[in-house]
Amino acid sequence: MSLSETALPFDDIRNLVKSMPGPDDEAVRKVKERDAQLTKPAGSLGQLEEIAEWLAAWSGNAPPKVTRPLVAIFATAHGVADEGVSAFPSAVNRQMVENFAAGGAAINQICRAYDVGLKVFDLAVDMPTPSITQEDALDEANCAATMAYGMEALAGGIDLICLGEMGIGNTTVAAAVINGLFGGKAEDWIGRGTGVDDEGLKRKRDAVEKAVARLGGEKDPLEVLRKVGGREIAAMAGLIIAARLQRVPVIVDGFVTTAAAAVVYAMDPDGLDHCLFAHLSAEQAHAKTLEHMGKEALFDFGMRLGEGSGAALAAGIAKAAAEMHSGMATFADAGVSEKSDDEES
Ligand SMILES: O=C(O)c1ccc[n+]([C@@H]2O[C@H](COP(=O)([O-])O)[C@@H](O)[C@H]2O)c1
Ligand SMILES: Cc1cc2nc[nH]c2cc1C
Repeated sequence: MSLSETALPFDDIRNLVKSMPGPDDEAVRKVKERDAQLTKPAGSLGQLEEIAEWLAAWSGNAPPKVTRPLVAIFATAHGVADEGVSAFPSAVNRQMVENFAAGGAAINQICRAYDVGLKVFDLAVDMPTPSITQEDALDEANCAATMAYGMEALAGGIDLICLGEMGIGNTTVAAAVINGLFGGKAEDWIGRGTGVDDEGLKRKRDAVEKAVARLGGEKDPLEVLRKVGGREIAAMAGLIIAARLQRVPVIVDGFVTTAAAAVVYAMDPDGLDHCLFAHLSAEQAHAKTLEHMGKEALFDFGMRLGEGSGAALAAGIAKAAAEMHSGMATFADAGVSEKSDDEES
């Protein structure tokens, strides 16, 4: 998937979004048919049955399989982080990239526990984008190129992709993107991120207000993304689009990854049908963002870590859902008695 040299980069991305396929209805039909024969009372696996159908719908595989799941962590730095909007300094970005490589982060342990792959993409982690309160984060060519770079995470036969990110200050950037796309007030979309105090929260509100004011009412999703977003959000938005085109189901993590999803949603309200929202982040604005898009998270563990941690937990659930659907015996195979006739309604 290369960007053509003649068209404007954003036009290429708009064309990709227009060509995104719908679900594979035949695969879903096959999954429902097989599910009805498995050795369990009908409906007894609840939402896990829906997850098996969702995997089939967006991969085209019936029975669905999850053999090469991957957590892609996009790490970058934000100029706005120097404006007192995070509880941590930007130096943590590089330090955490090293921690991921050494296997010492939370995400490493979840990926090991569930046998999920992990790749970290360094998006100029030592070169922050300009502060969104002062300047556009990216120009069009850079934003489109970063989106294209995000698409590369699917290389190598990945069959389930989990979004992850690392970027001090990015809950402020995510809030600005969502505020730019969905409107409302800055304070509707901010939260405590890594744990800012009340003063820090006020600085976040001011930063988001300034950034959104700079948009001057611009509503085009890609323009909002490049002006008040950041590299990880751009890369993840590109990845969501590429995954749909390449028939790879996507698991979204928390608030920051949801900001990338919101960009795609604003381009096409059906554009997130291949995405599962893993968990409800403790970041205050996540619930409101999901509600705005009509999405519901699978679980709420009070997590607010990022780095794809909630998405990786959900990948474990998705793997189990696929294994149950494909590996369980049917009533006929196992010689288990089916529901008695006199119980049928
Ligand atoms: O995505 C979330 O739900 C989330 C909520 C709170 C914090 N984070 C992570 O914490 C960092 C951003 O927090 P902050 O306070 O620096 O804006 C970044 O590295 C994210 O991965 C992520
Ligand atoms: C230590 C630390 C780990 C993280 N992982 C994702 N975001 C993070 C932010 C901090 C501060």
